Amino acid sequence: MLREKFALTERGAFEFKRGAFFCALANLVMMAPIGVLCMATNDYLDHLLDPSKPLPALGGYLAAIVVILLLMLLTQWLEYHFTYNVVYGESARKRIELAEVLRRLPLSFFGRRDLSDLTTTIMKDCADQERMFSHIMPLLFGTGASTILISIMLLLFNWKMAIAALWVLPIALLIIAFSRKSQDAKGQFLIDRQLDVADGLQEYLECAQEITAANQSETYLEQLDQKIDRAEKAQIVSELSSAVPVSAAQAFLKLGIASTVLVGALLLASGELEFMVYFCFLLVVTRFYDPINTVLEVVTELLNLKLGIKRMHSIEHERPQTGSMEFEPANHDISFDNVTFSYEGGEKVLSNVSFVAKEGEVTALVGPSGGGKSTAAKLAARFWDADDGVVSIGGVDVSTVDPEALLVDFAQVFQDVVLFDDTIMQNIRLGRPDATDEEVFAAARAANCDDFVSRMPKGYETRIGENGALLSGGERQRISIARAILKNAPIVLLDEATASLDVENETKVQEALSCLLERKTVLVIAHRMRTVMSADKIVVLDGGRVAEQGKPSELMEREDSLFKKMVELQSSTGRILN
Ligand SMILES: Nc1ncnc2c1ncn2[C@@H]1O[C@H](COP(=O)(O)OP(=O)(O)OP(=O)(O)O)[C@@H](O)[C@H]1O
Repeated sequence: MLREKFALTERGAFEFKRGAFFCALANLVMMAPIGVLCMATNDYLDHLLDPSKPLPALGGYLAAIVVILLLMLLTQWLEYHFTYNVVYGESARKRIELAEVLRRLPLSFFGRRDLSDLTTTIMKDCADQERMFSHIMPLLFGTGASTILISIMLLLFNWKMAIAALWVLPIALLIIAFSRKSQDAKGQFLIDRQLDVADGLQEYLECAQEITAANQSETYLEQLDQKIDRAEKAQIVSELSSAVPVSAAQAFLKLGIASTVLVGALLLASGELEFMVYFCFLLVVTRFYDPINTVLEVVTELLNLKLGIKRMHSIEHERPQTGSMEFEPANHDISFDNVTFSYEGGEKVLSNVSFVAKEGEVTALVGPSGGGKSTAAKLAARFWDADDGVVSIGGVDVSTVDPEALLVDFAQVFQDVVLFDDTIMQNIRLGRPDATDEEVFAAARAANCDDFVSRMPKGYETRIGENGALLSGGERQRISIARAILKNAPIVLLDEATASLDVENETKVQEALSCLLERKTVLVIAHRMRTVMSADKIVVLDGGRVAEQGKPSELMEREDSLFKKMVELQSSTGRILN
């Protein structure tokens, strides 16, 4: 329960309980000197009032004080160790746990949540949670437990004086409880404004070139300034909304000392209370409120933690894409059977799409922009699950297969090439991490990477910057093709694979691709009809429906063929070059 409520890892929850226990113990031991002091004073007063009574033995009290001091040191050390030292590491564990969850989520989730929001949860919320559970939560729980115990002891000792000291507690807690709703709302508002700033900054950094080229830097920075101002104001409002009730509650607690003094004096005057009991209560109230005051000071952070935990839960409670790790299809025919799909409950992007892409053949998906070609290719690799109908490979419904097991059989070259800020060698090797250097070189040669790599200062060991920023579009695409060649998977998805290449390079890469594609199931998405004329099968997707399918020659023979119209249109606009 604790684990779920505070989004802790299993180990984090265990260590937190241990930390809270030692914190309560340390608080209780802190009260022990007051007990010894009361007893010593009582014995001395007895001796002063009645000299016939013996002077109390100093040694015994000194020994008790020494033992208590040692106990205090020990419990303080244990509290420190089991909270500050041990709980650290929770953020690392939590980040790994969240990353594991993210790994299993469908891509639709990443479409819904923006990147800064996820980064903030994984970096900031996890760090805040760790800090709270190392510094504050054990203190809070420990103080709660020790306060309850001490309150019970006080009530048993003298209930009237106990009530005089304790009545302020529930009222202080009520003040905080009543202000919670408003604090929650202000805290959420602050987080939203901070996310706006993070989003704006990220967008500016990512699009700096485009913004400068459009001469929009000043306008953009002004907007960013406004976002920062709004976040600052939200911060002030949020802090005020928590500082006011916290200060009121703390001030209220001070009344407890006054009421103890007053009620004690009245009871003393009426002879209902012994002086020593009064004296002990006065000593207790000087210490009793200190931990509670400390807890009140950190109550705002507690509310922020609640918001952070809510965001972690929103990731953890997402439904992961699961499936069997065993994927042994009879062959690698990709079959779409009446598949209907929409992104996040939006409009239908694919409606009753049926076609088969056979193993050993090249199947080209063509059609007007927005027709659903990329979506269909991504459904085959289970980037998303179909709303209706079945996508299967070799007779196995892909929605029953674990995405990672499924993707072992896929090599992809998409329009948006993703490269890492690493060497060319490592970027290619991503296709098959256990490939030898020789295999990487061979794949690079086949994808026609050799010429540009040889011009690089460190050849294959050259780092290529974030997402290959130091390379041209064509070079980046060739690296991605080399990666696919190296992977040598039975199914190949090509989405405008040669779009960024000039004619000379395109011809060379087409040659490389043709050896990659031999005997594979190939699904090609292309806008340029020239690149798909040699395909075995054409599937024309228009408005999310299969408008027609067949061999290119068959479709070219039909009078009303959309494919034929597209070919003719591109010929007349000169886009078909040969
Ligand atoms: N991640 C997404 N979230 C929501 N809608 C999307 C997403 N990706 C694509 N779409 C929408 O789905 C429809 C089909 O897009 P898709 O990219 O599959 O078409 P396409 O035929 O490949 O287009 P193009 O030829 O222009 O690349 C479009 O209307 C597009 O706006």
